[in-house]
Amino acid sequence: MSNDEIRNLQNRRRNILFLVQRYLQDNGLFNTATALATEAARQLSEDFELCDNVDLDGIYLEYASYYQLKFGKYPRIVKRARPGVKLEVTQKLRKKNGKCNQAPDNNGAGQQQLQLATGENDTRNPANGFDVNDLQVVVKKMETSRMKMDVGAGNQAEIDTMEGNRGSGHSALTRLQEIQHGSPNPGGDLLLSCQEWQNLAELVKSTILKEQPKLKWSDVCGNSQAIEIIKEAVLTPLKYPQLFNQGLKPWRSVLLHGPPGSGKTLLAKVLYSETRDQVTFFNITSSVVISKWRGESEKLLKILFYMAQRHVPSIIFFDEIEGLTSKRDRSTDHESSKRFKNELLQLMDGMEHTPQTASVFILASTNLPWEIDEAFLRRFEKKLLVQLPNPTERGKLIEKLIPPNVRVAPAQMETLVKLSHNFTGDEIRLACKEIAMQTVRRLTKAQLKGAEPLLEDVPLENAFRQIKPLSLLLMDKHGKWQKEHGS
Ligand SMILES: Nc1ncnc2c1ncn2[C@@H]1O[C@H](COP(=O)(O)OP(=O)(O)OP(=O)(O)O)[C@@H](O)[C@H]1O
Repeated sequence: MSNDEIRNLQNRRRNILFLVQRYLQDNGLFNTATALATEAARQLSEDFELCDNVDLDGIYLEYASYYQLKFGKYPRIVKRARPGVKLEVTQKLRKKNGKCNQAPDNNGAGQQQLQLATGENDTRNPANGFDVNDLQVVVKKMETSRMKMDVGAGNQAEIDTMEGNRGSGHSALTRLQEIQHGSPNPGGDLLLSCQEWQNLAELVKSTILKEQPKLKWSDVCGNSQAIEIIKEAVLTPLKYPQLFNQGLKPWRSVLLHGPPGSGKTLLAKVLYSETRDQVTFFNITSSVVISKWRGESEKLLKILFYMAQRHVPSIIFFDEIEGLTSKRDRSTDHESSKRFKNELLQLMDGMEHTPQTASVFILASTNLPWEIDEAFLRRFEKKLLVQLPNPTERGKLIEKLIPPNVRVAPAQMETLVKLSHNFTGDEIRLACKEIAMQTVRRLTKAQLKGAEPLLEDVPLENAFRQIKPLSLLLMDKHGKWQKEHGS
């Protein structure tokens, strides 16, 4: 072995020990962590500490998702011990400690129970300050988790027995399967086998839209290009999967940009409404994924992408994505923000490996595309400017939004269309709402007086004149950005 190889090996050992020590601490196995620190004092030197952005759970999850992507199944990490192996391990441990005695266990399973004794009731080994009760706890925990992982092979009954759940039919794992699928999952799921991940999975699950809006593509005024691309990404693969059988992949990710109120969220809502029977829709805002807890935001992201893959075909909608993907700055970016962004980049890259037809589609919206880091921009296959409505589209929207009992003469409509030049869809909605409110006021007044309401002279034009379109300057900026970066 060369010196370099020896150094690499030593580094690897040291790193693994640090990871294990942190894992033990994070899981409340403090005595065992201390014992490890004592026993491996040379490797776990106090001059070093584990970096913030890494932990055993994360590594495990990453390995499992990599394996799943590569081989289409999760890795098998532990297997049922062969008869006698457990005894062998016990004897080795006993030999090493030199102070063990053996007693048959009393649970009727006929297995050897590890029992170390340094005195009548004293289980502490004075040689290394190691509380053997901890070891027993660890062994028991390992047994439980081994059996949990084997559940895919049909060992649910055994787990129920171990957890004292027989008859309840509701183990932690079953619960998790329900979280993910709404019904038991015969494949089991070892990735989410600890409570922490389950809690995060619950949070991610709460972002799945369940409402039943009745929006249609025709409710979106204009923006036919954006609609076409979104349909191509989500609906075409569902309708014509054969088109994507020979290596052609549908659009994976689209970024919508435009001034506030131009209809970006509306497009996402319509997409949800038009596909909700076939597709799972994760509605993500920064407040959901940004967590003040160390490392939790990245874990949430992992779970989000993981669950999106489990629910394919699925859509992840990132509203106001600039809040999550702002330009990276080595000097000012907080460590956790760097980690978060790197994680998101990696997860977006990982989507490339999913199968062609049943895939995860990412839709994102932003008012401030120029604030998004280039690395993220590159990962969006399509960057589309959500346009302001043209005169014909404005006319249609006004007609749709003005209360039906208000009559608008053709000449008046022409004036309203002119007045709404440079309005966003939302500004047109606001002007029409003003008209609707005035109508309501007149109707209630007339009712109080017992007179006929006078709706002919509702000041339609005033309602439009009151609105000062905010998008004028912004639209210019978006237009320029689209020319430089759009696709
Ligand atoms: N193109 C449009 N067609 C029909 N209605 C529209 C359109 N654009 C906007 N609206 C109306 O304006 C409302 C607000 O629009 P929406 O929330 O989609 O804008 P946005 O671009 O997502 O804004 P923000 O960036 O501030 O979130 C919509 O619910 C809809 O009533």
